[in-house]
Amino acid sequence: MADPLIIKICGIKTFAMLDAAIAAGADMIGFMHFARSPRHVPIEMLAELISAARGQVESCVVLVNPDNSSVAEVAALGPDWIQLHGPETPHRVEAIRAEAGVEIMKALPIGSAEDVAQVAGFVEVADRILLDAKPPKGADRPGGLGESFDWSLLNALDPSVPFMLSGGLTPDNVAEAIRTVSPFGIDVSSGVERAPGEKDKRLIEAFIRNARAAV
Ligand SMILES: O=C(O)c1ccccc1N[C@@H]1O[C@H](COP(=O)(O)O)[C@@H](O)[C@H]1O
Repeated sequence: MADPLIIKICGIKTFAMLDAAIAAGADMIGFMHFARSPRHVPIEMLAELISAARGQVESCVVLVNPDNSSVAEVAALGPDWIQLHGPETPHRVEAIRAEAGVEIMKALPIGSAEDVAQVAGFVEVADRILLDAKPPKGADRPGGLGESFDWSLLNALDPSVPFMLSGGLTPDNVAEAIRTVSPFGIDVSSGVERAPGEKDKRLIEAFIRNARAAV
């Protein structure tokens, strides 16, 4: 039997939405720790949310090009994963993985064939690869913009490389994305919100229902 699809709901900020995502069947919850994000969670609340998630669902803290002290501060809270969503090089990902002592998911922006070619350099240094849309020039953050990318670019990806998919996924397009791209996991933020940073329980439920029905 094929492994079950991993579903990550990202950008959770409250206990109510954490509970809603767990009840709806999420496998991973993402917490943003990046001040420019409308989903930013300060460190004290991050500690509480990670504790609340423990034993129920995997937790993942999203950082953007963090320095060593930020990595250490977040790793000390005991998340299952740290997601690196900035311009970290393979060497830096490797160093953060060694420093943090938690599993590392590396997000890579995809907007061209050259971007797809970069993926191979991260396979050995990260525990998981997440392929996301490349943000437009001038964007104030590197993700969480609700933008999808041309999934056909992934036809050039080495088929032995397992990856999760994100970028503009919604309850309406998630089934098509899964059938087209065959990721082992999916990740959503904007597509389950009623406004930037405001998660919607019904959209989370619809997203997970539609994703599970597609495999
Ligand atoms: O959500 C954000 O604000 C964010 C900020 C900086 C880096 C990553 C961010 N979000 C991540 O982007 C992808 C896709 O999000 P969306 O579904 O297209 O809104 C996802 O991994 C989020 O965790």
